[in-house]
Amino acid sequence: MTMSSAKIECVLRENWRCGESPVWEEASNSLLFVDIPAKTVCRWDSLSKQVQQVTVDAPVSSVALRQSGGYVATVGTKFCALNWDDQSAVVLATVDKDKKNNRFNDGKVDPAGRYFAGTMAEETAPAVLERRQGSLYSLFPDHHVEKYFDQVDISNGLDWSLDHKIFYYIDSLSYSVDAFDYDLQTGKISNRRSVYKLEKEEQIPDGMCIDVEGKLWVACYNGGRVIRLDPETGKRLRTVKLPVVKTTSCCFGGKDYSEMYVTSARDGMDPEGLLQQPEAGGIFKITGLGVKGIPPYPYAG
Ligand SMILES: O=C(O)[C@H](O)[C@@H](O)[C@H](O)[C@H](O)CO
Ligand SMILES: [Zn+2]
Repeated sequence: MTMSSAKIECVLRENWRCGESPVWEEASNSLLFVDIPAKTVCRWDSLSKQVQQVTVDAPVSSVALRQSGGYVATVGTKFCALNWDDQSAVVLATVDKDKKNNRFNDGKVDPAGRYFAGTMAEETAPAVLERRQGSLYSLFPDHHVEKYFDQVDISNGLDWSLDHKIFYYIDSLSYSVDAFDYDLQTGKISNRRSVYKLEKEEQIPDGMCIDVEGKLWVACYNGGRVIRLDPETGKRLRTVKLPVVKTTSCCFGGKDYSEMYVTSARDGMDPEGLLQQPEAGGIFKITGLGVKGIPPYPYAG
């Protein structure tokens, strides 16, 4: 079998501090993403190449589409509704009220419209933080929150299998991609197991997305790559290297979801690293992968 050759292009070089949570919005031909420490949600129009930004009052770690219009985002320890036109964020629910040093990290909406997101202790440096302070939650369409488990180090990438029967999840400092049985009706998860253990040079697993063949793409923080995994065999199928080491997350987008977008970070890099990697913190587009992705699910509440 021959692998199609991928082409990588830095489409946005505004050098975000920690780009994360890329989401394709088909209706506007745009890529949404966040810059966590800058407290900004960004929307890059792929046709005009213009970026719009909304700044919120706390670190914003993920953004998602909302069925009724606008967006939802995880801001600090709050699930918020984001109105792009008047730049307002309305709190829908708050978590971890007893953990003042916590914030949300990665989040994504499930196929039934629930917004899943996990928390972590705030870092003093990348991957340096008080351990086991995080939990995984979801915000249901009626705005109630369910908690799945605690003891999480860095709650990160998540997605669902194409048949909606498996939930894939990454706690970064476990260096593992895990799977749970998923009950789409109730939103319950069970039977946690590991489907892939990262190799040393792959570094820290961060954001993740699924493709139309049911294979997982994981961005490797400090690894400068995205890897494609077969969750059924536990084998890595492909490695695509990027010109920056702090690759944070990935999603499919563009025409028919045939392009992959990868976010990256510059926070935590020393001056020498920044000189060697001028595109650190940029947004990358990968074409020619030969496999497509699926549209993001919108929050149903
Ligand atoms: O974007 C995230 O998921 C975290 O908020 C980041 O800080 C890094 O990815 C983390 O440091 C890697 O372990
Ligand atoms: Zn992440």
